[in-house]
Amino acid sequence: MEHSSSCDFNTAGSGGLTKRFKESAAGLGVVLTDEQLQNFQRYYQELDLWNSRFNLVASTESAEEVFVKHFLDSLTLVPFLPLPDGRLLDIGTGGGFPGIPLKIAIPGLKVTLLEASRKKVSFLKSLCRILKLEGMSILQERLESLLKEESSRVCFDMVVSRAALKLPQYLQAAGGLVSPSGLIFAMKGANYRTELDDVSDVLTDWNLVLTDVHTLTLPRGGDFRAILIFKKLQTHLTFRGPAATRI
Ligand SMILES: C[S@@+](CC[C@H](N)C(=O)[O-])C[C@H]1O[C@@H](n2cnc3c(N)ncnc32)[C@H](O)[C@@H]1O
Repeated sequence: MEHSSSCDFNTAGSGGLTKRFKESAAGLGVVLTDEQLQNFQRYYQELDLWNSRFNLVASTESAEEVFVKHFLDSLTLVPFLPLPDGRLLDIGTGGGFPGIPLKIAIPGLKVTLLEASRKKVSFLKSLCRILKLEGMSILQERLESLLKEESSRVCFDMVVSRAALKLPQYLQAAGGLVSPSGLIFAMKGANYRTELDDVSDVLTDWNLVLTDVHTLTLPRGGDFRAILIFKKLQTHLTFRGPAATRI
């Protein structure tokens, strides 16, 4: 991670990183207030401070790259989240992506961050205290053990994850954690069609359907992004004739 010397956060002129970030977010349909922008600046400063020890983002990334590849990329989900006060789970959040930018942008979300690494969880807890983010739950746990807990079953309205699991494994896990009618978001790159080839069994197992694919290119020469949205269908009780059959 390149350090803050290249990061002119407070520059009011057209070159200011904050201004460019605000404009790029608005281009995605995400309008950020000054307070939210300050939270992103503070988030960057904390990443910069902790990164050398905890490996939260690539050490070669400039401030601009962190704002585009991590903050903006996370915000690409905002227009598609249906419930501003819903329960959202981020699996394998690492340095908080995409869960923390989503929480900053939509403060009413009830966000659960799942992360196996104790070091990364201590960063996340410190960050949430500093940013005064409320309604956060940070679990230092492996996904495999969360899946064994009855209380975590079907209790999230939205499940998100970036760069933590392959698509079939992600859907297998998220299918058991998302509520009926809930949504699962996968953030994928240019090879998303190939990854979709391997998911038909898991879609059937969990009653999931792929409802939307949104593609975009991140600003300033950023990466291609495909946002895949899966919906868990409601299971209905169907009664057929006098000898009622439950399906
Ligand atoms: C490549 S990083 C991605 C982090 C973040 N989502 C991002 O996009 O920058 C993957 C993260 O998932 C975590 N992880 C991997 N497998 C996991 C599991 N089974 N349960 C919980 N966390 C896991 C790792 O500790 C790591 O922090």
